[in-house]
Amino acid sequence: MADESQQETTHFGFQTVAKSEKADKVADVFHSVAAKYDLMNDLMSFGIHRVWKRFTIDSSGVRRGQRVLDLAGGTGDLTAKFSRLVGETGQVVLADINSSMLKMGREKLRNLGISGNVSYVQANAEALPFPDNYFDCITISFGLRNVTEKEKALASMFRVLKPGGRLLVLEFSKPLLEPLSKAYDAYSFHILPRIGQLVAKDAESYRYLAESIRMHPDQETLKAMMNDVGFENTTYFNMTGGIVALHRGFKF
Ligand SMILES: C[S@@+](CC[C@H](N)C(=O)[O-])C[C@H]1O[C@@H](n2cnc3c(N)ncnc32)[C@H](O)[C@@H]1O
Repeated sequence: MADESQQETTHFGFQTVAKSEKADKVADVFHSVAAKYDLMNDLMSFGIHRVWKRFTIDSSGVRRGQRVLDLAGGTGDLTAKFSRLVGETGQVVLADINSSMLKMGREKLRNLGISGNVSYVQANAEALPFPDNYFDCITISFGLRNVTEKEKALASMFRVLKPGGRLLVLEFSKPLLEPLSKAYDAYSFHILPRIGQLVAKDAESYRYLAESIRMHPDQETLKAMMNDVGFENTTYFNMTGGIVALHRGFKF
């Protein structure tokens, strides 16, 4: 008989936690940082996250009239750009598990005058509440790292993509050069939590950010995970020396 005390575990940053606990811990992080999320992104990345996101949009091949899912879309940076690309005849769904992040996203996009072709859905990437073969393109930007069952989430994305559709995963990855890796470690573990404390009054969440990046699969591992659930022609593009990578795979 299975020993019920031996629960399945996973990583929450460098901590080992029961799988059933991770989503709540991630939720606490994003409820805490939601109000300062955009400001912190600009500060922490020196604005470079805008370039990574621009490259993602340019690699998406999204055209007028298409249906796009911005999964773990948070405060909606990608949704805003896709909304303009797909036009009035297209549709963008911003889906996120976290009500605070969704609220910030909805308010920001409304203030930018973006409405009409955007809808907001609270959903877990592991069990997407959409029909099979529904979206032309799915993006998940800096979101997959936080998901407990990444394979389950990738399979769920595969299911809701149309044949011919593509998934783009923008995520922190493994720096290519050792000196860059050392400088990056020093920055992430010593400076980031201090900026988090000063600006968002929350060092812990930014410590989690640094730790979760180190625990995330590297470029080749993530590519293999995408292929395992059925994606084809999977490639990745390193940016900023591999600090970030954009993976793209197709459903045929
Ligand atoms: C770092 S933010 C990224 C937001 C936005 N995509 C961006 O690039 O700025 C990560 C987002 O993933 C969401 N998230 C975490 N786990 C999730 C899950 N299982 N399903 C859907 N969204 C999730 C969080 O709520 C948060 O809004």
